[in-house]
Amino acid sequence: MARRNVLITGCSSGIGLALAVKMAKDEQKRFKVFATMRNLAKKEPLEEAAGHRLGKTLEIKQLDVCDEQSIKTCVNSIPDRRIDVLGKYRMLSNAGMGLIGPIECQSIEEMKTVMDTNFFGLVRLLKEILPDMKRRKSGHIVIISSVMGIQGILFNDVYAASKFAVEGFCESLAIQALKFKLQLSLIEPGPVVTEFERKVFEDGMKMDLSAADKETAEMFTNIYLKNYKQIFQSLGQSAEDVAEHTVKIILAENPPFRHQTNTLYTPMTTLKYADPNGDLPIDIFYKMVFQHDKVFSASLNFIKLLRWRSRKSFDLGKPSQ
Ligand SMILES: NC(=O)C1=CN([C@@H]2O[C@H](COP(=O)(O)OP(=O)(O)OC[C@H]3O[C@@H](n4cnc5c(N)ncnc54)[C@H](OP(=O)(O)O)[C@@H]3O)[C@@H](O)[C@H]2O)C=CC1
Ligand SMILES: CC1=C(/C=C/C(C)=C/C=C/C(C)=C/C=O)C(C)(C)CCC1
Repeated sequence: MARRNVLITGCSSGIGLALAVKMAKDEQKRFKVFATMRNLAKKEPLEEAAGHRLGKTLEIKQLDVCDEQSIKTCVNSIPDRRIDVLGKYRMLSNAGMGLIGPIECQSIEEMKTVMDTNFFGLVRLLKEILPDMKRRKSGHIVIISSVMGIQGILFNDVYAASKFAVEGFCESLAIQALKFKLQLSLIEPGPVVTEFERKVFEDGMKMDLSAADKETAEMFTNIYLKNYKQIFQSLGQSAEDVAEHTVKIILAENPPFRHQTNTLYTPMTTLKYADPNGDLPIDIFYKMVFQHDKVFSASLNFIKLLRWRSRKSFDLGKPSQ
């Protein structure tokens, strides 16, 4: 089988790094990974994780999704833009950033950066790559979206909007893409323990809340930030876990348009489809946060304990090395 070229964005850490390494280490050597990042000064962790695959099944390249020229230069540097006849061109749009807090305390500039990275970053990539894929009538575009592309969460207004934009854009494009035999897949993780989680939390802690009223500022600090770590500890997945799900989708003969990676989170997203009026998920989130916060917190602790115990029994069951 011809080696399948994969271009991945945002590989300096987290899901992008885990994906690049997993695909480069594929035992059947099915992938040639072009792992990209905006700042090559951050390439060391990826180089280390890739080990001897570096320069063989994995190449590192510069690509900033907010810079059209850098996308063009990167794609042009791939031999023949990899438009070979046997392989299938694959692109993984992963680069992204978060933003939390009351909108009164965020500048329009900050919000635009989130939209520019998470939404227009994908649009720029596709403007460059889609014509090649259409000409070849072959390609699979995999996008790391989020459960927040389906349902908004308290104090994630702009981030959720950026992922909703991604989902709406892809839903529209998927219809046209089908005519060219191209596939699109949205990967929708729940919370994942990566740099994203750390950066978002740190920015939230440092946020100047003086532009918000007292009640909003307290809600953000005493409810959102206070429970943030616990949510990620109880419900969070690892980047490697998300990478495993993503590779399955990449290799699927008939990849689905949407794939959620976290079964602990699906009851929440299912609420959206259960009520055409859209009130159900809002009511449930409201009750969970403002009325049943103790039950909610106890449930999270319980989930954490169950996951810890199942991991422990799995470790005990493993044959000794
Ligand atoms: N962590 C989570 O809970 C979840 C994350 N996601 C999504 O997963 C994706 C990956 O995030 P995750 O791995 O968690 O977080 P990380 O912060 O670990 O990784 C984000 C990556 O995106 C890169 N990036 C940011 N801006 C640009 C840009 N302009 N051009 C190129 N690369 C850029 C970062 O580079 P740099 O190091 O230079 O900043 C980094 O490599 C994102 O799209 C995020 O929205 C979805 C659901 C949950
Ligand atoms: C902290 C917190 C909540 C949930 C936060 C979640 C679930 C965050 C998920 C982040 C993701 C998925 C980011 C990437 O896309 C609730 C439930 C609103 C209650 C109040 C405190």
